[in-house]
Amino acid sequence: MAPVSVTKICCIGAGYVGGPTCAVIALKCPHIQVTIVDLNQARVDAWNSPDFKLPIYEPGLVDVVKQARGRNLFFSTDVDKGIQEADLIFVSVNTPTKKSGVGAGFAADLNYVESATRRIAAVAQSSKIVVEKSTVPCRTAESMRTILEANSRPGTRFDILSNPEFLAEGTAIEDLFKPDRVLIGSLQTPEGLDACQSLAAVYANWVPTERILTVGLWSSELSKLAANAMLAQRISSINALSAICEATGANIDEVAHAIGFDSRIGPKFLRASVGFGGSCFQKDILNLVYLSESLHLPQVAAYWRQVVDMNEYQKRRFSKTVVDTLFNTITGKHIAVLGFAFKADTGDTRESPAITLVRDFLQERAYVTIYDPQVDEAQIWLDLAEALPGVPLENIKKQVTLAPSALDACKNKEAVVIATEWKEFRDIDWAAVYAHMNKPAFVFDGRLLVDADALRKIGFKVTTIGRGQRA
Ligand SMILES: NC(=O)c1ccc[n+]([C@@H]2O[C@H](COP(=O)([O-])OP(=O)(O)OC[C@H]3O[C@@H](n4cnc5c(N)ncnc54)[C@H](O)[C@@H]3O)[C@@H](O)[C@H]2O)c1
Ligand SMILES: O=c1ccn([C@@H]2O[C@H](COP(=O)(O)OP(=O)(O)O[C@H]3O[C@H](CO)[C@@H](O)[C@H](O)[C@H]3O)[C@@H](O)[C@H]2O)c(=O)[nH]1
Repeated sequence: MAPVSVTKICCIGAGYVGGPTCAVIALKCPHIQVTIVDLNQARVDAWNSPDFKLPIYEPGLVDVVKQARGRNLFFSTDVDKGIQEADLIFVSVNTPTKKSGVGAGFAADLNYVESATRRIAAVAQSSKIVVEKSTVPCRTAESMRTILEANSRPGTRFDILSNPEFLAEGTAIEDLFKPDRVLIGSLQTPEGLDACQSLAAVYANWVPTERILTVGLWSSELSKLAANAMLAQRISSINALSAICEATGANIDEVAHAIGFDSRIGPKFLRASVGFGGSCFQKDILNLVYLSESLHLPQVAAYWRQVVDMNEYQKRRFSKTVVDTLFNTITGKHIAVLGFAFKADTGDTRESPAITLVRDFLQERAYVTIYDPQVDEAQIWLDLAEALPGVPLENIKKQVTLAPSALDACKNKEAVVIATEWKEFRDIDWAAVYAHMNKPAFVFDGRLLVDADALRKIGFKVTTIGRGQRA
């Protein structure tokens, strides 16, 4: 068999990865028909909405969808038809951390991957290249292959590839247009290598060939977990140093700048923060921890686990700083929380540190007002209800209000906590905010966002992560 020329792609899963990734493939490859399918009717309807009110917010995404939708990009709930028509199928479904059973709290829940694979096996009538796009534990492709091969019809075959996605939310379109690398893992058999070439040819429509890396299946799967673990480790390292800065009077910005000048370290991903969030880092490290333990490598497991432990410590440390600074009690006090998304330029709140902070403030019986420019109100209530199990939502709503703007959120409050690095928070009229706040007015910058000296000149008492009082 020679590499097939791919003409029809189906993507199972119209989420943060499947949607943008396959929309960009459709844009860059007008000769390929791309159909993104999902079981979630509301999500598919939003992707198809006439006014382009897409289910996810991502800068540049609407433009991509506007150009390709209806031309060679389609969204549908007809999963079976999508599978049957395609010669290449991306499996881009969610792989959350297991909540119960063996490996609960650590292992990836592969139920969605398995269901999608079983559906392909049940309905495919011709040969398919099946591409693992979801982030999965090492050797998941083997399970997929076993399921597919056990169900293949005479004359049809399934080739499995691993093609993990490295886009970051908020810059997804930029990342997809100019990826650092595209990684494709395959079996090193003639058929596996042919399938690999078929997928590489799709990306070669816009990605320079030297950036398309081809490796073995298991290396590809592990590289995805490894990349996220190393990135998260950098943040936990800088956050650990931020605690030392606060205690000594060193300044974490200056430290990051100084160490980032070493070309072996580099300047990126060294921004101290209230802690990393997002759907991937914690989940993927815990997955690596679970894998290490399963392989009887307890020291390796403990090493990676510490990255997550440090992140939890950083969030707790920040909440405690707020309480300590507000004269050791926030009971009955009014706090504005600016930002609820896990990072700027996304409406995604999965594992957002803001959720932990608000939960901590509510448990201290403070009143909290939240403003975020992109997060849906319904999502905020869902997240808070989940963070405070057993507390009825109507009780949460007695302590929490949602504001239509940053200035509104800050009015008549004792403190402002910056939880997400939205640019608009840097640019708000801080003098106007000060005029409307109760005095003394406190600002807690969990994202190294605002000019602390300028705010102090206005009259604020400012606490910044990673800066001691003597900095
Ligand atoms: N979010 C990111 O930035 C990012 C980046 C790289 C990799 N990843 C990985 O990509 C995968 C997907 O993540 P996501 O953020 O897009 O998740 P998501 O929850 O946004 O989307 C997954 C979608 O799959 C659908 N789905 C689940 N099972 C299905 C089935 N059997 N048939 C049809 N549709 C089904 C769900 O309804 C959902 O809409 C995960 O493994 C994640 O770790 C995510
Ligand atoms: O210097 C930094 C950089 C990031 N963060 C925080 O780290 C989290 C994750 O940020 P980022 O990595 O930019 O966003 P994600 O969308 O989670 O992307 C990560 O996770 C994806 C899912 O696996 C991968 O594809 C990406 O390559 C990887 O960067 C966010 O809370 C950020 O605020 C910091 O605190 N300091």
